[in-house]
Amino acid sequence: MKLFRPFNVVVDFETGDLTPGKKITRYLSDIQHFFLDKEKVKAVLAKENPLVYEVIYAEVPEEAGHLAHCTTIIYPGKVGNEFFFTKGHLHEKLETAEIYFTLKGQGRLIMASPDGEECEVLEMFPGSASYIPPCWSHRSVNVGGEPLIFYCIFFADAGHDYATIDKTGFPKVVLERNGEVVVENNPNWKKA
Ligand SMILES: O=P(O)(O)OC[C@H]1O[C@](O)(CO)[C@@H](O)[C@@H]1O
Ligand SMILES: [Fe+2]
Repeated sequence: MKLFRPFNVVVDFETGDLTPGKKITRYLSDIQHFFLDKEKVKAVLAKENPLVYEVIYAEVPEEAGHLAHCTTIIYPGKVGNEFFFTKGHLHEKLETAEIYFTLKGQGRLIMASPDGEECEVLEMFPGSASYIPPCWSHRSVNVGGEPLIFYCIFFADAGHDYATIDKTGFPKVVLERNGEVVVENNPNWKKA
């Protein structure tokens, strides 16, 4: 392996900014098909296309041996009673784990086994270090009124498999009911 030089990035715990970094942005239109209430999605998109989340990556080679890391900022918001979330994925290299360290806000981390038969939901809060074991799909959800900000570390050669989730969805959804955060079965979930 070519000798790679050590480097720092600086993470702003308040804003989630990571510098120097490479930002990707996802809007409601990018993840619209996952939301339960299709009519509400249409109504929101007719007026605006809100920014749902941003990911800012430290630039490391996507090669075995390296650790990729980034911050994720999910903005507060809902479509109907369903909280904003990330697209979610499995890793292409399925047997690779990931850690999410929450810096700010309140969230839920939905994880499922590749066939979706097993599902776990963890709370995310400032100081929580959530372990996503190998083979679990993962989606995070902002359930609070401020941005949910977390720092992620994963294998740089893990890759992202979005196609599976596009077909199956996640087995659980996170909704607001009577001011409470509730986790319910996703009626649109399909077994892989
Ligand atoms: O890749 P998605 O599902 O859009 O969501 C972004 C999430 O994926 C990761 O980029 C890497 O697994 C996380 O750091 C981040 O929270
Ligand atoms: Fe991941």
